[in-house]
Amino acid sequence: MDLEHQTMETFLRWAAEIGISDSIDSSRFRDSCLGHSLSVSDFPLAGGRGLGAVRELKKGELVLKVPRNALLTTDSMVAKDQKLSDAVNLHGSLSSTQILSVCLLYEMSKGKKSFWYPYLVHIPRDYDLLATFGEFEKQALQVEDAVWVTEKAISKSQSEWKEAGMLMKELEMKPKLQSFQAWLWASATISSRTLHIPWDSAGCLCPVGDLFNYDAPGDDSSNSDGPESAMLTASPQATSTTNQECRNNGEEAGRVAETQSERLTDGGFEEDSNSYCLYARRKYQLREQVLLCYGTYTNLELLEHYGFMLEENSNDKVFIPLETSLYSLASSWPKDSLYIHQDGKLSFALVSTLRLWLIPQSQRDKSVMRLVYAGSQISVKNEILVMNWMSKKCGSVLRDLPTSVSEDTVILHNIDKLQDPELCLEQKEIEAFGSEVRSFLDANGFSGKTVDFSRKTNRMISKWRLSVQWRLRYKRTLADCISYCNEKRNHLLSTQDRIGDL
Ligand SMILES: C[S@@+](CC[C@H](N)C(=O)[O-])C[C@H]1O[C@@H](n2cnc3c(N)ncnc32)[C@H](O)[C@@H]1O
Repeated sequence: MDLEHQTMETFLRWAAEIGISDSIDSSRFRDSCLGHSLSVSDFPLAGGRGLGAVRELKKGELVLKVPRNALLTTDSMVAKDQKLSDAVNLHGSLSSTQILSVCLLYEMSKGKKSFWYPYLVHIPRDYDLLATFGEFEKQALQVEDAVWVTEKAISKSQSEWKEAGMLMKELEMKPKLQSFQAWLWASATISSRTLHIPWDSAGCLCPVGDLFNYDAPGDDSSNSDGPESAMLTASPQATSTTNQECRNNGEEAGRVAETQSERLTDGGFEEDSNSYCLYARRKYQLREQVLLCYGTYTNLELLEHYGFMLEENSNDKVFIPLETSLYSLASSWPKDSLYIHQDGKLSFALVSTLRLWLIPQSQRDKSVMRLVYAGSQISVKNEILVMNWMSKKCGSVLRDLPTSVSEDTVILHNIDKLQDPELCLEQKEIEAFGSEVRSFLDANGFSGKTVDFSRKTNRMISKWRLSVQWRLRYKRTLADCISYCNEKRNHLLSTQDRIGDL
């Protein structure tokens, strides 16, 4: 048995001892907290390490219960350590997330002496969140908005780290744990692994509960097995599944309503049992991966907060730069509602604004405005203009980006070859991959040298891959938008001709 496997067994035994269980009757299982409903498995194509069903699970079934004393929160860490408590109390100006990051690093510094040691050793050592991207990976995103979001994430991490510096110093933590690298690790752990709790906006780290991988909210009705309302009454205190959902304040009302119903299906902290309770959000077959909905995220948001993205993400939104006069005309809709869906269709607000923008001002009377706000076409002529304009716009955005869809597809393929340990490529072969690969080698000091595939290099390659994957998905959406608009325009032209023939 390898070391990883052994420590995982120790972790699951420790979890059972402190009352974590995937069974209603937790006293029955002493050797592991799992085995009745779930088991830890590897899902290489959907999040890596995760939790699989060990039997058929019904929608709404309780699959994991984690008592409050097992949760890693600022309160629970501070309660076990007077020095930490005294120091934290002197830094009320720090945000709750900054405090939780310091507490987590402080807890790490205790090593085996920490109550949560069996859990802490299983937290990943590396993350791919945008804040951890280097200059090369950031530029590889290509799209200005995405580069800007990455810059913002990096500078936010830096300033939060500097602000927390004094507290870490007072706690006399080892220099390594006070470093920016350690801070990035702690804040990425919190961003990607915490669950929402009602008493601390920073959330909690939930041993075993943080092994669930992500499923985007969607239509699960096909897998429905039992009334959803049963869930709503079973967990009345379940206000939110993950802490990250709280970031989505101010989103469209429909989206919030949708997310709320998802939250209630997944679970939350329940006062009655003083535990975090997680429920199957749909029916699962034996060995299927059991997933949790962390919230409604675009691919860029998933990258920013979790360090991964989904090829198929019905919540993805593609933003393109639009004319200033269009934005001012769209004042009744927020700027972030003007986007393209992943399948290439225009958002309601975008198509409505374009309809209005492309009609002469003198014709924008009450009846036209009524049609626009109802989401209806103003006229065939106007609709053809909208589709033509959008198709041309997407075409020009695509042309202005440094690489095309087909070039990115090749680059992605080459990165996969680079990452394949079986291939053992020679330097010359690697350089033949193309200019972006050569730039990557240059940027990382490998030009002319043998590439050493150390952990650090592999991490950089993974982040670079994510950037290419993200921009490729972005470009594919624009290409789909062009097809959608052209098709719609051609259809309208043909109906116009037919009307003309009559
Ligand atoms: C709460 S953890 C889930 C467990 C995690 N796989 C582990 O090994 O600890 C969240 C992280 O898992 C990964 N992840 C979750 N869902 C994923 C998915 N659908 N595709 C790819 N990665 C995913 C991401 O790295 C994310 O930051």
